[in-house]
Amino acid sequence: MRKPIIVGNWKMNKTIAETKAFVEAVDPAVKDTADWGIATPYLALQTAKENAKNLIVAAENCHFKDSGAYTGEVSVGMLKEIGIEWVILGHSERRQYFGETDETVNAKMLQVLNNDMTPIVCVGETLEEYEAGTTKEVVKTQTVAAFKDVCPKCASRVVIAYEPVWAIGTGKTATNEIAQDVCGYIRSVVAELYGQEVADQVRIQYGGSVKPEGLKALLEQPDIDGALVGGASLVEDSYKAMIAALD
Ligand SMILES: O=C[C@H](O)COP(=O)(O)O
Repeated sequence: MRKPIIVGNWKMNKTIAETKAFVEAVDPAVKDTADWGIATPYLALQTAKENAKNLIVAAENCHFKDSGAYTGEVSVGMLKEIGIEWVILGHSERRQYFGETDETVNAKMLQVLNNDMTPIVCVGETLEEYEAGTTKEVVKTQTVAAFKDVCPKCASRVVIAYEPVWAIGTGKTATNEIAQDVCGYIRSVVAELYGQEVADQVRIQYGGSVKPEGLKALLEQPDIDGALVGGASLVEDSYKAMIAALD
């Protein structure tokens, strides 16, 4: 039985003070119905971590090297120093605006896993790819590339987030049937790589305009184990409504 995992991806939102207020308001409401988390900008991570007793606190990115001349980057060692154990990797916004590639996502996967941290690795097709009917081809290529050289033991603790790019921040949600179809396919890709036992342990999230009212039905899909939530995770009442939805 896979425990659901719902993580709010805050993207470039909230100051340190806003983060503290959010965690103080939401953390006490967290229930054991799922693993609940937030991914915050780097600056707010320490504050979030210090104030969260129940929420997972994740970074939104990291670098794949231990240290060095990489201006503007943050290493996993720096994240671990403040107690961060989770990192989102390969979000479509990083791929689209910051030159993230399947190769750098894979290098970051290896770096995160080798440092006993847990990646939430994002895959998903663009609108053009969706309309061209190449969704499964795209997510397979991204998934296979992300898991290159990842050992089976490490693979089983990876969280995969399927986020169709056309559904992110657009209000257009993939239907539960589409989301299930693609998440089931991603699980079959993991099974091809590592066997069914590992595939059955990997948790797969859906992301893209998820709202509290749709969360329960989404999680009833057999291969959807959680959600990566943008906009709806930023407002305290909306985050609490997601928690209440799974009560
Ligand atoms: O990582 C989260 C996603 O990009 C979804 O964002 P959204 O819920 O605002 O569509």
